[in-house]
Amino acid sequence: MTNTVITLRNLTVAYDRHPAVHHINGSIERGSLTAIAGPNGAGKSTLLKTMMGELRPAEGSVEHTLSRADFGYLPQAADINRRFPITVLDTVLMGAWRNSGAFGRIAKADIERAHTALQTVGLEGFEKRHIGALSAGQFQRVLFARLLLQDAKVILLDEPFTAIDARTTRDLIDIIIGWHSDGRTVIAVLHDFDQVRSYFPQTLLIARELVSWGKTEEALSPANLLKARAMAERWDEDAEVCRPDSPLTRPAA
Ligand SMILES: Nc1ncnc2c1ncn2[C@@H]1O[C@H](COP(=O)(O)OP(=O)(O)OP(=O)(O)O)[C@@H](O)[C@H]1O
Repeated sequence: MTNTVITLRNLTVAYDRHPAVHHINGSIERGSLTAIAGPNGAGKSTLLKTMMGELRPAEGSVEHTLSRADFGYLPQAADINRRFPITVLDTVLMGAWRNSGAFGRIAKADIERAHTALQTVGLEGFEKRHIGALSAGQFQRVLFARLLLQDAKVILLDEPFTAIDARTTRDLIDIIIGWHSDGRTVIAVLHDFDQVRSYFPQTLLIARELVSWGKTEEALSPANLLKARAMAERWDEDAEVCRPDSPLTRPAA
């Protein structure tokens, strides 16, 4: 059995022919806990979405050893429409689609699991509340409950603690640590280097190109952080790097 869940080979991802991530090589080991770190605009979210299969490479490839159903994904809060008229319980139950199918009957066992997941994230009693009537931290707890229900083998989190208070962050970090102890693979885009150093054994430091990838202490060495900052200062947002005949990044089908 291979020990790798995601392999990036010479991966380049572009928007309108402007590459946001260039020529990344490396792999995510099964059961690892990895932070993706780097300056604003470094391509962290782009890389995560491409690992998830939401964006297609302009060049190179992303290889998965598991099926898409084994992946759970938490998008950035800003990418989620909370005006959609749905309750907390139904949002969590969306994590059970693998059991029920998109339009199938929800099993009683899944409803019980959804209640347990809500208890785990500290939201017992919020089941009937509309998601638009939650605080940012409460909503993030709901999304973690959905991931708990989904029971995915690989979990990708895009800035899970942005605009979240210290207590909620601590509770959600405990859930991430629990996933790691269960042998799941977790990859999270993070801004806070203290959190990365405290809880994430592996780090991928990116500044459009790969700066470092490995044990967190080495990946976030002062020299690597300086290099990332220097690379960020040299970015030209309008650089035309891809040839007009190169394949463009487009949403995955
Ligand atoms: N949908 C899009 N269309 C065009 N350009 C995009 C799109 N999404 C991101 N970009 C550009 O790609 C580059 C990388 O963006 P990305 O969001 O991946 O960076 P990031 O490291 O996650 O940034 P941040 O830390 O600010 O969230 C940026 O220059 C951004 O403007």
